[in-house]
Amino acid sequence: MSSFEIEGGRFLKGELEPQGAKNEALQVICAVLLTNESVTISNIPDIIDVNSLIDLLGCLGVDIDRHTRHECTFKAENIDLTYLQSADFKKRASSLRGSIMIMGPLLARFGKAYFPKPGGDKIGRRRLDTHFIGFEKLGAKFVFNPDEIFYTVEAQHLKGTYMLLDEASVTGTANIVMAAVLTPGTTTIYNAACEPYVQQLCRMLVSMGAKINGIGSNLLTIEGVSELGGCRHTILPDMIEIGSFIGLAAMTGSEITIKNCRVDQLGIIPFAFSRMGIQMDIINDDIHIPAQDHYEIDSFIDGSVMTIADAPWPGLTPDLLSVFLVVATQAKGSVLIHQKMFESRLFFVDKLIDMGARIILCDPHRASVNGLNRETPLRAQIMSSPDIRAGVALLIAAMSAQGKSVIHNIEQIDRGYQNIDARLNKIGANIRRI
Ligand SMILES: CC(=O)N[C@H]1[C@@H](OP(=O)(O)OP(=O)(O)OC[C@H]2O[C@@H](n3ccc(=O)[nH]c3=O)[C@H](O)[C@@H]2O)O[C@H](CO)[C@@H](O)[C@@H]1O
Ligand SMILES: C=C(OP(=O)(O)O)C(=O)O
Repeated sequence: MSSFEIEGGRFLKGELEPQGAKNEALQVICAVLLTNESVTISNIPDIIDVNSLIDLLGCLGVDIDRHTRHECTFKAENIDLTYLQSADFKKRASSLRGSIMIMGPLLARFGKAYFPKPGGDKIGRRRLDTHFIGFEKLGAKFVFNPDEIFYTVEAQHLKGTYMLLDEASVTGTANIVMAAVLTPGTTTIYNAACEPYVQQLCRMLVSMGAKINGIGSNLLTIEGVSELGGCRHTILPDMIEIGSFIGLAAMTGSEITIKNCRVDQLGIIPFAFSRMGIQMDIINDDIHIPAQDHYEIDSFIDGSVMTIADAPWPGLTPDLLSVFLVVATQAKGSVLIHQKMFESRLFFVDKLIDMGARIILCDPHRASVNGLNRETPLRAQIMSSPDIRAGVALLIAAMSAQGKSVIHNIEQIDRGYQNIDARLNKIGANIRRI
């Protein structure tokens, strides 16, 4: 287990280039299984989860040519389906969540797919019903082995159909779309998730020859085709990393320019930060956050306390709420952070309370924050990262605090943030990996 030692209270100044989006990478890399032709993907983030998925595909027989850490050509010509029954597969696949999305492509192309309980953040119940109900609607037989927690889907023939998803699941939608593109007939998916990750996946599939209408909406119509070809695809900048950097700049009173953000793809994220009182200038495609002594949380028009809550896209992504929460601790004013989707993602506030933040955890989903308006800095602490986004929120808190903090279990942060210590040290941070 590695740790970060952070000397807080430093002013950062400079430019940060966001990495490619983790959650898009996991989708589009799984999609290479849909064709026996070459697929080249660029702007791949060099992070634990993505590297684990690439290694998993290699074990499955995909030919992988990693030209650089950020660009890779995949050729899924000789897939070894027997590997899916091996202990090694179970170990690798259960180390991350995104690998669940190999199921849709395998089902569509080979008529069968297997999967153990997926990994990922321990942030509350993370059900997979949407994925499997979708596969069943397409005609697959689903078997669950509760002793081993092992999922099987098999089908002689799939057939396009109408389905209304029970929830707009991001990875569920991606999995069903990937199965449907090679399924004969028309598949209509209503209540589909439409996060930029899903939109990007759909655009990539279209460039491989898939027929998909409604991209960007919650109603996708897919005409199955008999085969898909190769393509080149570039992953968008990671909107969660961009949001984390905005929060970091505000919390540490630093001046940071985040380069090449694809602002047109950030949805409501910049507006949500501006409601926290954070000043930002969008210059071409860069976001400049000037040094600001204070930021004051807006209230609603009727004067009532601001709520920042998550919702399926185009609502605010749940993956940024931990960052909003930490940013609120040094703002002027009050905010209710309402994490609707996950029930165990706010418990890390105990650590912020130990640091001197004024937070009341009302229940597992809601935290009320009274900002300190920088009158008292947070105190340095020794803590441990419970999940990827809480981890980065604690890193931001430690960078703003007086003194030396230590964060243990930083593998959680490395899961989704590429070389974060070196990149932040370059603009003035003092983070040591120990
Ligand atoms: C690898 C990957 O891409 N992971 C992301 C993906 O996870 P993942 O695809 O696993 O998450 P889902 O979209 O399936 O669901 C997330 C949670 O939200 C709940 N839910 C979902 C939709 C809805 O309309 N109502 C509702 O309550 C679900 O019950 C679940 O608890 O999407 C999540 C939601 O954006 C993100 O936090 C994860 O970072
Ligand atoms: C919850 C997240 O990731 P995962 O779904 O991979 O656990 C996240 O990226 O915030």
